[in-house]
Amino acid sequence: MSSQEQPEQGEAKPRPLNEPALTALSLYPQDWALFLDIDGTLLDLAERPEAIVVPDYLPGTLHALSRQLGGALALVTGRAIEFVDPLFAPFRFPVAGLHGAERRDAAGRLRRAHIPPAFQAMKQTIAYEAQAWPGAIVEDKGAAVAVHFRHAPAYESEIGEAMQRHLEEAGPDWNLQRGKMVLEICPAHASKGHAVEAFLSEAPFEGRRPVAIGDDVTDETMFAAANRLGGQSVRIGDANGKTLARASIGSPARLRDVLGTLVK
Ligand SMILES: O=P(O)(O)OC[C@H]1O[C@H](O[C@H]2O[C@H](CO)[C@@H](O)[C@H](O)[C@H]2O)[C@H](O)[C@@H](O)[C@@H]1O
Ligand SMILES: [Mg+2]
Repeated sequence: MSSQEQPEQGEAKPRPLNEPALTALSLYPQDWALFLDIDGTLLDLAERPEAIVVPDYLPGTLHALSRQLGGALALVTGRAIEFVDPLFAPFRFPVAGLHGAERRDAAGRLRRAHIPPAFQAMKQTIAYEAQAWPGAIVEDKGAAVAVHFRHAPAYESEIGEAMQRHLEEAGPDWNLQRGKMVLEICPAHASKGHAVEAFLSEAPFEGRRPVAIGDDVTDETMFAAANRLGGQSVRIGDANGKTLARASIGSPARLRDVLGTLVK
């Protein structure tokens, strides 16, 4: 996120969403596009990356909403695309993965991120180093690697120092991304905001106003894009005012309820 996009210290908290504000998605579906983060937004956070639970009804709700929006619904996530598809089977939505570093558009065209040999080697080194951080989980996402410290909080600074060192060795093509109890190295060229803009340059998203919904720092660039493009930005949970989102919803469960009410 550029310094221009950073929320000001002490900026007013996003107002609790007047949920009818999202009813535009239902009333004027031809005018809007919906961009949804996954972890902590559509789905409740879980203790481990693979322990997330997708409620049975959710893929069907998203499919119905997508049809209502003429297909202008995309998932924008830090997960790898191949992890996302089985979650929402039998449906396959347009999706940006690895915080925007890879993307599958509405026509099914896939743009992958390159994985240089040196990055493969770095992932192996991180997996080896993680043996010294009991409880830490290394998540290999292809062109990104995450170290989760939810169960190893005492090692947060040690993990941070190691990841910073690897980042410096990897060079300017890579970025250190902080999330909820996680640090990850991912391609620097991409952001969720760029992914939203890329979708909006193509059918069926083109010409629509974006609604971006997320819960974490990585979602701030898509909030900035949505705000700039005349849309709506919604943060899930409490960000203590440190967000560009203009509205908030209390929890993923509440968001799922709201999405259900939008289906005609
Ligand atoms: O952009 P998102 O769709 O929100 O993905 C962000 C990261 O989500 C996952 O990690 C987070 O969720 C886990 C499961 O609930 C949780 O255990 C972990 O503490 C969270 O950081 C995922 O594992 C990462 O790869 C994503 O980047
Ligand atoms: Mg999230």
